[in-house]
Amino acid sequence: MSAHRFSTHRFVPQGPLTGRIRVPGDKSISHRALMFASLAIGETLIDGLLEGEDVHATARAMQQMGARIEKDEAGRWRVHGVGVGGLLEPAVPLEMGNSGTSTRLLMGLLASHGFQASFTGDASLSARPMARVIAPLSQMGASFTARGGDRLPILMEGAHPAVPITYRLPVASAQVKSAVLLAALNTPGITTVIEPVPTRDHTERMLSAFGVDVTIGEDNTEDGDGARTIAIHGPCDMTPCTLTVPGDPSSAAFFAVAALLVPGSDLVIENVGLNPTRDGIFRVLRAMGGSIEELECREVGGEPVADLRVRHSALKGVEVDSAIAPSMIDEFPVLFVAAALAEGRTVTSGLEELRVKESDRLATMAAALSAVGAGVEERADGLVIEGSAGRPLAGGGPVATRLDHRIAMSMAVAGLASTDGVAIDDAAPIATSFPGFLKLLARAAQ
Ligand SMILES: O=C(O)C1=C[C@@H](OP(=O)(O)O)[C@@H](O)[C@H](O)C1
Ligand SMILES: C=C(OP(=O)(O)O)C(=O)O
Repeated sequence: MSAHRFSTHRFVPQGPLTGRIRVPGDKSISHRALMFASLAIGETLIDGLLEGEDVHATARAMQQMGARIEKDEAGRWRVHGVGVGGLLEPAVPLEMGNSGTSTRLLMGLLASHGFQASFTGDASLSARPMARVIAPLSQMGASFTARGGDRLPILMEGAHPAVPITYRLPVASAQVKSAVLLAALNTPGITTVIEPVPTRDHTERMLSAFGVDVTIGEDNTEDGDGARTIAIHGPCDMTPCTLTVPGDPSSAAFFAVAALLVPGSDLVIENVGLNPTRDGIFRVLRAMGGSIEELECREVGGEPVADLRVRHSALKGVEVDSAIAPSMIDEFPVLFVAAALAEGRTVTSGLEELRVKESDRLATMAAALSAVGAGVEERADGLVIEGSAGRPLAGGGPVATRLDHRIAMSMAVAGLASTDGVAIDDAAPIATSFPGFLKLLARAAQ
C-alpha cells in the first residue's frame, strides 16, 4: 500500500451551470464489461469505458490473470478474453485500491477457479466488511484467510469444481448478488440467487449480451414472498460482443444537484444511464420540486439512456421512502446537500448500508454539512436535515472526506451553494470514479 498524498481544494460560488456536458461512463457497467470480456474467447470492443482508478484496478487484475486489454486509436477498449475457467493464477496480490466492486466481484469470479488469489486495498477498502461475500462463496467451496475475520488483505483458495448453491441475499447488495452469479459461471449445475429487494441489474443484463442464459423468475415457494430469482446453469460459454457504456447517473447526480441549487442554471447532461434500478435520485429530486426533464430517451448498450435538462428550482424537503434506497444508494451524500438548501425538513431512514461504503457516509456527511452551517441530525439509519430554504450555507472547512470520492464531490457542490466557499481536505479520491470532475465543473459553471 503506497502512502496517500492529500490534496486540499476549495470550492467557491460560481455563475449558473449552463450549456451541454457529458459525464464519464458508468462505473458499475465498466467493471463488468472488463470482467466479462476477459471471460469471452475472442475480441470484445468497449466504447465509453470509465477511465477512473477503480476501473483501472479491475483492468490490471484481469491483465494479471491473462486477459489482453488495450485502448485503440479511436479511444475504444479492445479486450481479448481467455474463456470461462481460463484465467491464470495471479502471481502477485491483486491490488484493488479503493474499489469495493472490483474486490467483491473478483472474489466471486475467482472462487470457482482452482487456485489461490490474494486481495489488498487502500485504508478505506481495508476497513470494509467482506463477510457478505465470504459467506456464500464458502458455501460454494472456496476458503478464506482474512485479517480480523473478513477484512483485506484476504487470501482466497478457490474451489474447482465449486458447488452450486441457492442463496437468498441477506442485504440488498448488487455486489453480493454479482459475486455469486460470477462464481456460478464456472460452476457445474444451477446456481440461484434470491433477491428480496431489487438492486442494480447490470450483471444480469450484460451476461445476456455475452450469450449467457440468465433465467429470471419469481420465488413462489412457501416462504418465497415472490422475491426475484436469478439462475445460471454453469459452466457457461461466453461470446465476445461490442458494448457501449452509458454515462454514469451517479456522476450526473452531482451536476444535477448543482444546477438545481445555483440560481439561473439551465444545464443539459447528455447520455445519462437511467436504468430503473439506478435512477432513484432523479425521482426524489423531482419530488422535491426539481425541474429535471428527460430528453431523447433511447437505449444504449442494453440500458435506458436520456439527456437530462436540469433547471434551477426552489426545492422542498421530503420524507424519502426507504424502499427507493437501493436505486440511489451512492447518491445520498449529494441528496443531503440538496436537502440542506431545500425549504423544510428532509427525513431519510433505512440507510445502514451507508455506514460501510468508502467511509461511514452518514457520519461523514453529518460532520461535513454541520461544519459548513447546515442543520443536520444524525440517526442510526439516516439523516434528518432542516433546509435553509435557498439561503446559501455559510461555508468553511476544510471538511474531512475520509478517502471517499462521493463525499468530496458532494461537498464541492455544497461549496457552490455557500457564501464563503467550502474547502475539502482531499480532492484526490475524486479520480476513483470521476476523473475530469474539477475541469467539467469549472466549464459548466462560469
Ligand atoms: O454492483 C455495483 O457495481 C455496485 C453496487 C453498490 O454496492 P452494494 O452492492 O454494496 O450496495 C454500489 O454502492 C457500488 O458503488 C457499486
Ligand atoms: C460504494 C461505491 O463504490 P465501491 O463499493 O465499488 O467502492 C461508490 O462508488 O460509491
